[in-house]
Amino acid sequence: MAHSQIVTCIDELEQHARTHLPKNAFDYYSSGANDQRTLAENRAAFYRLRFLPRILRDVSQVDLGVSLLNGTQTLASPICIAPTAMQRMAHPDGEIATARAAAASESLMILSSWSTTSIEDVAAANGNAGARWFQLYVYRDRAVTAQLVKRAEQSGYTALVLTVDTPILGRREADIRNGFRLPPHLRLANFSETDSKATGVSITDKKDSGLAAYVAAQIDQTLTWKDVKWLQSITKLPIILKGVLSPEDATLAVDHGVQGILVSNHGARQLDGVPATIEALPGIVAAVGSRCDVYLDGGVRRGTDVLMALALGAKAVFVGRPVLWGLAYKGEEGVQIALTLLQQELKLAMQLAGCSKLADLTPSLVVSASTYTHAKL
Ligand SMILES: Cc1cc2nc3c(=O)[nH]c(=O)nc-3n(C[C@H](O)[C@H](O)[C@H](O)COP(=O)(O)O)c2cc1C
Ligand SMILES: CCCCC(=O)C(=O)O
Repeated sequence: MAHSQIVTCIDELEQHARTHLPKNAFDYYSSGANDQRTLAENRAAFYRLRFLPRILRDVSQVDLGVSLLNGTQTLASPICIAPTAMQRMAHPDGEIATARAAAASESLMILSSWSTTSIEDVAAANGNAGARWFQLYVYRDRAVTAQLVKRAEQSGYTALVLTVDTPILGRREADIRNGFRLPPHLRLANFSETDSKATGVSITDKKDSGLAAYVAAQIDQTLTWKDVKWLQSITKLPIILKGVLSPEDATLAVDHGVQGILVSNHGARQLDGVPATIEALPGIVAAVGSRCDVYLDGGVRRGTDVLMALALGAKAVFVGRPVLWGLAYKGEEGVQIALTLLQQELKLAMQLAGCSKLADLTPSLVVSASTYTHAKL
């Protein structure tokens, strides 16, 4: 795809990234775990659903506006940016470009703990108009963890997204083959050299996958529900648990007073064989009811995917790789292209489905394809 050409869908951005990014980076961004069964399922499960559109409803005006976390976070659209590590491998501007594009698109950005730009610099790029949450990995060293929380609070991040599906890194075989490590000109910008070397393993060390070794050394595998309480004791920010797939855990999350649940399988990069997130969503929505927000990420590549997730009860959806592909295409402008494409596709899908606002979306808009395959004619 030439730079002057019009980008018509997210998959085109991915194709561009595949042919333009260094293999080490593209493989890291695109991979799932093991046989990548869940990676395929995250897309395939959307394909197994069908819309039952309603007709003869006035769809001349469409409002994509949404408010999250009990009305404390209002957004122009429910399409938001999932945290992805090390964005400067995709474009020299990395997280700065993402933060600017998010603000320009009135979207919400979650910044990864593992950004290649600091918490403070991303906040400055996102600006007063921007909406930003901070994704937290809990380090064995709780002083390091508490410091991240404090810096996020001081820099105007309005929620903490605690990732709970990564006590250890999933098995990503391309990274093992490539001996993946962060290119030497980049660093995990939120940590000092001393922090990241504290246990003798750095992400740039020459191991099979530098990343897996670093996670094993640094991330706290003892994490339990009591640590959610610990986090609540050191911050007043709302907490969203990211990586929930079981309805039982969703209930526990609500019982522990979290304000949001992000139904996620980490872009199929952790435990291979877990369900697609769109399959896991209804059970979690049923367990949680209106007691806290439920969001979804994983395999969202089309406005129609967004519409399905919202109809099945997600308040907002997050995209990971589409933002990386946008970055790789044209930095800030590329991320805006990705977000705008999804927003326009969502608006169009809503009009064609007979919906003019998000409150019109109900589960009756979506049915399983098997309803038709097995129908007695
Ligand atoms: C390259 C890459 C890096 C990621 N880094 C993080 C991270 O640092 N923290 C985190 O909580 N999730 C991380 N994730 C998971 C995403 O937040 C999100 O769950 C996932 O990408 C959504 O699926 P999608 O890429 O199909 O949209 C990462 C995902 C990818 C692809
Ligand atoms: C602790 C893992 C950080 C990066 C990440 O989440 C991923 O590569 O999926």
